[in-house]
Amino acid sequence: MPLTIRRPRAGHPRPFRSPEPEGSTVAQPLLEVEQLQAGYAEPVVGPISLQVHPGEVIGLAGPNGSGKSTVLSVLTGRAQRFGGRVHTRSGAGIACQSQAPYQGGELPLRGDELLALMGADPGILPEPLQPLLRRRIDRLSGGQRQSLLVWSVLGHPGGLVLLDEPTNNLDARGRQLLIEGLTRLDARRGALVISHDADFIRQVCHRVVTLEPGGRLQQTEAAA
Ligand SMILES: Nc1ncnc2c1ncn2[C@@H]1O[C@H](COP(=O)(O)OP(=O)(O)OP(=O)(O)O)[C@@H](O)[C@H]1O
Repeated sequence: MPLTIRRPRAGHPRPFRSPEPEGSTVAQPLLEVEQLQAGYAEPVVGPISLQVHPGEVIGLAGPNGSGKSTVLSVLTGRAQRFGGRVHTRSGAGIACQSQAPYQGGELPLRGDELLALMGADPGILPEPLQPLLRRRIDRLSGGQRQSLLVWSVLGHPGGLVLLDEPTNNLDARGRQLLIEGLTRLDARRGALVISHDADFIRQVCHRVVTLEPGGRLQQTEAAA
């Protein structure tokens, strides 16, 4: 089946912020996925192609089971690449939030300890969430834990940010804080964001890549 790739529409509400100084060549992508086929014992997604440049937030949408998390899992080594090519910019570093969040484990950390382990500045956490820094992760509510984990990933120094359903369990305030955080993402960084929340995708993303059932790329378009 042919793939339809549409150019972004004009007038998108999220202006692209180029991190490159004037006169420089076009920025190398932080992530380049070309005709990727990926899965576990056998392929479950692809072939799909997408790019994330510095200054861009790219959405990855599609129905349950279409292979969105599998695309991210190739980058973290939890899924296999059966074909195509995945290239991350040398030295960029990857900050990844998976869909199954860290619950606290055997030796539960406090919020500030988690951020320290992630190399994240605690100041990244918006003021209303600062009290979470002094709380044990295993004693947080689902939404509080999700907020802390997502913000620890935003505070991680990696240039490529991968977020899998970051708004899960978040209330309206937590969701809005995250929208603001992603909108302010450092222009040298880029993000690939999986979400079923179409309004969130529309607000934070420059483009959205939509997988169809069965995992083929359906379309790439501006997120407005
Ligand atoms: N560890 C695994 N081993 C084998 N198959 C898997 C594994 N993880 C996922 N799958 C299968 O791969 C397919 C794609 O799953 P994936 O989690 O990537 O979809 P998704 O689009 O992220 O779905 P959702 O929206 O429900 O999170 C599904 O058929 C799923 O059953």
